[in-house]
Amino acid sequence: MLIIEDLKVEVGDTEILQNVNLHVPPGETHILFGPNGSGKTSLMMTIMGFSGYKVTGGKITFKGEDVTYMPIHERARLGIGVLFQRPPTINGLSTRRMVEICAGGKKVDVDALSRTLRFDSFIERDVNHNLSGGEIKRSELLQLSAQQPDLLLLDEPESGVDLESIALLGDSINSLLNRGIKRQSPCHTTIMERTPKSALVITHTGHILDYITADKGQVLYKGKLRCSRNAREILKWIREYGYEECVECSA
Ligand SMILES: Nc1ncnc2c1ncn2[C@@H]1O[C@H](COP(=O)(O)OP(=O)(O)OP(=O)(O)O)[C@@H](O)[C@H]1O
Repeated sequence: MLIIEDLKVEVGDTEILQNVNLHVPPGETHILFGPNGSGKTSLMMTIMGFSGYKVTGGKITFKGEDVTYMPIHERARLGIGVLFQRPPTINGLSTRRMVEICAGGKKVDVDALSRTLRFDSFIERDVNHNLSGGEIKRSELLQLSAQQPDLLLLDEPESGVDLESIALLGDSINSLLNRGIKRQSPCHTTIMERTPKSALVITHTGHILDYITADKGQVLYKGKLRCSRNAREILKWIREYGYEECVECSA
């Protein structure tokens, strides 16, 4: 699904990511850990194609296509979606309209979706205008639910969210990852076919791991991917010994 090879990225004149190699196969969810400033958000912004993140080496392949220099809207159309850590307010654009735009011409029941995410009382507000941290995350997930991307990039989905609402976000992420498609089999029985969706999730607290199934964890440290193993093991290690020890162990 997503293959990153020897990726080098600069922001301004500073090299933020160095020789990053990452493979997220179809249907897998990978967790990205790392201390503040290690480059996690920069990696996601680069995968999505935001300006200001200059690729100076390497390659990003998504669903077999080289997307390294592809514009954002084409990556979105190809099936990459992002939940931002700190999304901007967009004055003059209602969340309802934004959700419709995210659906890209597909028919969506915006009211039903927003009720599911307890966002119905905010749906006419401008995007992220006067919303709490938790409400912003629900707005982001609402947009992703309309977009239905094949690869979800989730930047700290649980940050600023109370424990009860994390369960709601977890349910929503799970339903995004496991959406089934109804197909007719040759003998006319309706069967559910799973589309292999993937995710890359940044978390500091690890709370989201109580709600989603992670296939692998990775540690990004000073712009380099260091460790790759079971996400819960990594989290336990970081909590007990800190990032430096974790990175040394993997060296
Ligand atoms: N637009 C920018 N201009 C200048 N420096 C930037 C820019 N974006 C990121 N950086 C720098 O790049 C480094 C990596 O930042 P990034 O936001 O990717 O880290 P992070 O691992 O996501 O951190 P956090 O866990 O605190 O969110 C930091 O030192 C940051 O100051």
